[in-house]
Amino acid sequence: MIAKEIQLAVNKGEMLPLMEEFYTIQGEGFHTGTAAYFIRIGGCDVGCHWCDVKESWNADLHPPTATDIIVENASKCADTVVITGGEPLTWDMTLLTQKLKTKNLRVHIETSGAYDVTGTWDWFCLSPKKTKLPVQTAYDIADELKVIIYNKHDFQFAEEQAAKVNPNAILFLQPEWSKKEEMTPLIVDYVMNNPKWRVSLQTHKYLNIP
Ligand SMILES: C[S@@+](CC[C@H](N)C(=O)[O-])C[C@H]1O[C@@H](n2cnc3c(N)ncnc32)[C@H](O)[C@@H]1O
Ligand SMILES: Nc1nc2[nH]cc(C(=O)O)c2c(=O)[nH]1
Ligand code: SF4
Ligand SMILES: [Mg+2]
Repeated sequence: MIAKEIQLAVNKGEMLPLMEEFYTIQGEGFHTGTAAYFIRIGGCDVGCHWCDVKESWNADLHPPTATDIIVENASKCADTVVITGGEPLTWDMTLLTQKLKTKNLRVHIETSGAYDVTGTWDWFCLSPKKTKLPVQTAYDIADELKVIIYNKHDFQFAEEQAAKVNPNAILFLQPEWSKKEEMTPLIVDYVMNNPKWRVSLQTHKYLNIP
């Protein structure tokens, strides 16, 4: 395909800049401990200074890949797929999620919610960022709210986000990895004092798995 055709296909979500795909255990949030096939789509301009996948940010570094191929790979090993990135909602997720559903896969997303919601989701994990706040739809459909705690001011941000999310969303506080020694004890105390929240840890990093 010539560059212009590829660009058109990416715009339509027929191709997506695929960074990596791997079968692992969901390490974070509500589905922690469950097997899932992760699809990491490149491209993000939210700019979190502590982001643990900065290599994902530049979409041009990740090969545009046909959604059919992504779906084919995913359907071989898992019954749940997690779409992450990068920021997956940078792109039109309609076709990818439709095709995954035709394979009877459960389709989850990890997103900052900063862009318009496309695609249909069995589980929507919203992790809001101060630099680009979520769109209203993301608050409305979130199944879980996962706020990253980098410093003690982030508890205030977490409460502001909890006030905006729909009342059925399950609320998680997750320590930023490089600050976990300092922040985890604060999160533990906070959750005991404010039991509407739960603790989420990046358990895959403790397990040394992807
Ligand atoms: C890398 S992001 C990709 C998906 C999407 N861009 C987002 O931020 O939700 C996946 C998850 O990892 C979290 N995360 C990223 N860097 C982290 C870090 N250093 N410590 C803890 N969680 C982190 C994000 O908040 C998000 O919940
Ligand atoms: N095991 C594992 N669980 C995860 N949950 C969310 C992740 C992500 O980067 O989106 C992630 C990840 O990268 N690995
Ligand atoms: S929104 Fe997600 S991928 Fe983008 S910089 Fe923040 S944590 Fe990283
Ligand atoms: Mg990760």
